[in-house]
Amino acid sequence: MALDLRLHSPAGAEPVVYTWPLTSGHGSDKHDGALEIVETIRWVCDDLPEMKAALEYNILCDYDTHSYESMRALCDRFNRAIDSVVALEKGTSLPAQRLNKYPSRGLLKHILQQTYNQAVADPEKLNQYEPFSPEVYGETSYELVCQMIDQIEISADDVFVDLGSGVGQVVLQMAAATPCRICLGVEKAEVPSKYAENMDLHFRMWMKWYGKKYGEYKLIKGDFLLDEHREKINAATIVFVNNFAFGPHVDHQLKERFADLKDGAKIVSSKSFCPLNFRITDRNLSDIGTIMHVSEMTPLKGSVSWTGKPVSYYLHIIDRTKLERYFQRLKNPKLKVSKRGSHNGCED
Ligand SMILES: CC(=O)NCCCCNc1ncnc2c1ncn2[C@@H]1O[C@H](CN(CCCNC(=O)Nc2ccc(C(C)(C)C)cc2)C(C)C)[C@@H](O)[C@H]1O
Repeated sequence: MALDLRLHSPAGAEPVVYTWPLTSGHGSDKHDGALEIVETIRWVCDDLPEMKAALEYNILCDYDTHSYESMRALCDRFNRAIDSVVALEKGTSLPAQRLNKYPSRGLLKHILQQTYNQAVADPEKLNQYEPFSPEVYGETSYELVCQMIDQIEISADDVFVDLGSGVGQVVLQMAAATPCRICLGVEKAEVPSKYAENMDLHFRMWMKWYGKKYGEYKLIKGDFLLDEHREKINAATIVFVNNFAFGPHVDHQLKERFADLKDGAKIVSSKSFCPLNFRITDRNLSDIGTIMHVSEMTPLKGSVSWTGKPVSYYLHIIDRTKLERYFQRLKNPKLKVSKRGSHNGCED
C-alpha cells in the first residue's frame, strides 16, 4: 500500500490522509505537501493551547520534510496529542465552546491555501496573468479583502455577491470571515468553474476537520449579465466586482443592474462606476451617479499593483435621497439661493 501520512482532526472529524511522496502537482517547493502538513500542525497547536502540554516537547523543531520516517513520526506524535486532548474534552462542555467559531485570519488564509493546493491540480489552466490570479491569492487579494471587511460594516442581514468569482476564493473568505446571511459567486468560464466545484468540496472538508464555522455560500456557474442572475444582484447588499479590466459594454450593463439595488447597498470595485466629483445636473439625471455616493478607499499600505503604482478601490453606496434632494432644491427656489449662497457648500 502507498505510504500514507494521516492527521487526526482536532474536531473529531475524519482524519485527513496525505500520500507520500507529497510534492503536489505544483512542483515548486512552496506548495510542497510536507510543508503544508507542518503548517497545519502549527496552526492547530496555535488554535489549541492545551496541545502544548499534550506534546512531549515542541515537535515542530526537528523534522525533515524529505524523509517519510521523520514526517511519519511527526504526524504520529501530533495524532497522539490530538487524541488525548479530544478524549480529555469528551464529557466536558469544552467541545461546544471551542468548536464552531470562525477561524482566525491567519488560519483562514492557510485553509484557503491548502484548499487551493488540493482543488486546483493544474493552475497553468487558469489564465494566470489576471491582476488577482488565483495562484497568488494569498499574497495579494487575501489581505485586500481583509481590509475591505474592516472598512465596511457587515451584518447578518447582508447578502454578498462576487461578480466574476473565478475559483471562488473571495466568496469562501467572506463566508468564513463575515456574518453575511449568504455569499454568492458567479463565474462564467469552464475551467475556473470546474475548479470552484472542487474548492467547494475541499473547503467544507477542511472547515469540518478544523471544527470552524462559516456562513452559507454558493459558487454558481454562469454569466452574471444573464437575466437569470438579475435577482441575485438585486438582492445583494454588498457587491464586489474586480472590474478593472472590464470593457464599456460590461460596465454599462452592470450600472443598469446596480440601478435596482436597495438604498444602502454597497459596491466595492477596482474601477469606479462614476466620477468621484460627480454632481447632479439637468444633463446627467439618468447617470448612476445620481443615486450613489462614491469614495476612494485607502489602498493597502505597501500594496502596489504590478505596475508599481499604489492601487485604489472604490466604495459606492446606493442612496436615492441624493436625487430627491436635487428635486427638492429645484421645487424650492429659496433652498437654491441658500445652496448658491451657502458657505458650507453642502454635500451633493
Ligand atoms: C451578456 C454578455 O455580454 N456577456 C459577456 C460577459 C459579461 C461578463 N460576465 C461575466 N460573468 C461571469 N464571470 C465573469 C464575467 N466576466 C468575467 N468573469 C470572470 O471573472 C473572473 C476574474 N475575476 C477575478 C476572480 C476572483 N475574484 C476576485 O478577485 N474578486 C474580487 C472582487 C473585488 C475585489 C476588490 C474588493 C478589491 C475590488 C477583489 C477581488 C475578476 C477579475 C472579474 C474570471 O474567471 C472571468 O472568467
